Amino acid sequence: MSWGYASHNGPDKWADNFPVANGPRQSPIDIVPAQAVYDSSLKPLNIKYDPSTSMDILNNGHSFQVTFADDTDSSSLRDGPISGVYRLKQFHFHWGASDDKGSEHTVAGAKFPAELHLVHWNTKYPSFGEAASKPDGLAVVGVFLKPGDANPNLQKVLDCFDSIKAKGKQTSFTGFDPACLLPASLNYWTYDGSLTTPPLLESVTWIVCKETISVSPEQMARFRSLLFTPEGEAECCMVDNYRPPQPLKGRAVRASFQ
Ligand SMILES: NS(=O)(=O)c1ccc(Cc2ccc([N+](=O)[O-])cc2)cc1
Ligand SMILES: [Zn+2]
Repeated sequence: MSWGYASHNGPDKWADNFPVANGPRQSPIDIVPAQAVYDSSLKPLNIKYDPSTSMDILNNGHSFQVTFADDTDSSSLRDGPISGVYRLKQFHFHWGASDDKGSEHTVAGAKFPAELHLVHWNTKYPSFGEAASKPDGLAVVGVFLKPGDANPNLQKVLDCFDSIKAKGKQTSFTGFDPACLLPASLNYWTYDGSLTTPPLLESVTWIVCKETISVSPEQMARFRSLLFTPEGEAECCMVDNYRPPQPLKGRAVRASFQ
C-alpha cells in the first residue's frame, strides 16, 4: 500500500510506515506571528535562479513538480537562515478542493488555497538524496497563494497541464525562471522541520514567506483538473494533497522582520 491523501492512506496513517511522523521536528506547522521571535541576525534571502536549468514538469501522483538541473550552483539559495550554498532541485505545490483549504503551513490558523515549495539541497553533501537525510540537508522556501487576480507567471506552468494530467505523465519545461513566482518582499519566518510527505525526513530548514502571491479562481480550477490516478484507471482529481499542521514541540519560529 503506498501513501497518499485518502482516508485509507493519508496523513493520519503515515506513522504506520514512517514512525518519524511523530518526531520532534515535523512539518508543516501553524505559524503564529505574535509568537515568532524577530532575529536581527537573520540575513535577507539571496536567491539566484538560472532559467536554463529548468528541465521538465512531472505529475508524480502526489503533486506536480518542475525539476531543475542541479549539477552546478547556477540556481541556488544562500544566506537567510542558512550557511553555505543550497541548489534548487524542484518546485511543487499543495492545494485544496476549495479555496478554504490547501496550504500546509497556516498563519494563526488561517489556511490558503495553495502553497508553493521551492526545494533546495545543501552542497556540503554530494547529492540531493544524501542531503535529504541530514539535519541541515534541505531548505524549502514556502510561498502562500491568495485568491485574487490571475497570476501570469503561474499561468505558464498551468498551460502545460494538459500534457501531465495523469500520474506518471511528464513533459519538457525549459527556460522557466521560478524567481517570477516569488513575492515582491522576501520577509520570512523560519524554523527547523521536515519533509511534509513521506519519508517525512527531519532535514528541512523551512523558510516561509510572509507575503503571498495571487492566484485566480480559474487558475485554482486548473490545479484541481490534475489527477492522482494514472491513465486507464478510474479518475481521481488531485485535490487536498496537503498535510495538516503538526505539533511545534517547543521549537522556536524566528522572523526576519519586525
Ligand atoms: N513538501 S516538501 O516537504 O517540500 C517535500 C519536498 C521534496 C520531497 C521529495 C523527496 C525528498 C526526499 C526523498 N527521500 O530522501 O527519499 C524522497 C522524496 C518531498 C516533500
Ligand atoms: Zn511540498
